[in-house]
Amino acid sequence: MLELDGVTAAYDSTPILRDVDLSVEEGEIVGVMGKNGVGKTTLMKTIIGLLEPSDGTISYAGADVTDAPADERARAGMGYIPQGRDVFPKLTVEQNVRMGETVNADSEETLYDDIYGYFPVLEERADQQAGTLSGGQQQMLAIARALVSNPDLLLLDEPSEGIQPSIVDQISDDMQAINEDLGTTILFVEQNLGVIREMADRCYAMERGEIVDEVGPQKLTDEEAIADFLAV
Ligand SMILES: Nc1ncnc2c1ncn2[C@@H]1O[C@H](COP(=O)(O)OP(=O)(O)OP(=O)(O)O)[C@@H](O)[C@H]1O
Repeated sequence: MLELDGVTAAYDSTPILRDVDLSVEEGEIVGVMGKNGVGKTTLMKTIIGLLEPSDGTISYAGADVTDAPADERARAGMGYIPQGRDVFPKLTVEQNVRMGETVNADSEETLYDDIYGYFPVLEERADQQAGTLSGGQQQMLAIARALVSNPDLLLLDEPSEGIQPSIVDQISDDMQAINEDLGTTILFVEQNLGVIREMADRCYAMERGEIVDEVGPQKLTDEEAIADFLAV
């Protein structure tokens, strides 16, 4: 479904991603783990089209999207949940979710009624300003806003950041349920070992902008094998 081949990307002249090869099959949940500053967010931004690679190609659903703008990728079924959530704080929860419906205007199907099944707390707080929600609830709202347009691929940037552990577990479970029920493919970046283990079918390890290892399900349970890649 998604394939990066030799992707290199830079901010101005500072190279961040170096020759990244990565692939995600339809229906998978794939993680990318790495410590602070290794380039995880830059990878997400490059895949969604907010940063142009200086080299390499990105294919999505069989098409070369390397030069496609972000809005075109969104309409083609990529959903993005940025680090820090970026909900609209003065808008209500419902208005935030409705914003997501407009992203994939080509899709006739919206999941507005379904998302509250995953996140009932958002229905209870539909009329509340998003800025008054807890961090965990804002993360759920950001997921709901991306999910409502029924994306085929969800890109999720550090879902556990700044969220209390019990809610992190709940969000991991929700992402797995979404993957199973809706068939949504998920690529996420994380440095929280628990989330990686809980969610990922398999995982890439990133260091200094490079993919340095690929870790299958068995090795994911071997703490020593993956501790080097994480800030633990
Ligand atoms: N807009 C920018 N302009 C210049 N350099 C940037 C920009 N954004 C990030 N960087 C640099 O790129 C490198 C990778 O940052 P990135 O945010 O992708 O890492 P990360 O792995 O997501 O880290 P974190 O876990 O802290 O979010 C860092 O050295 C960072 O300082």
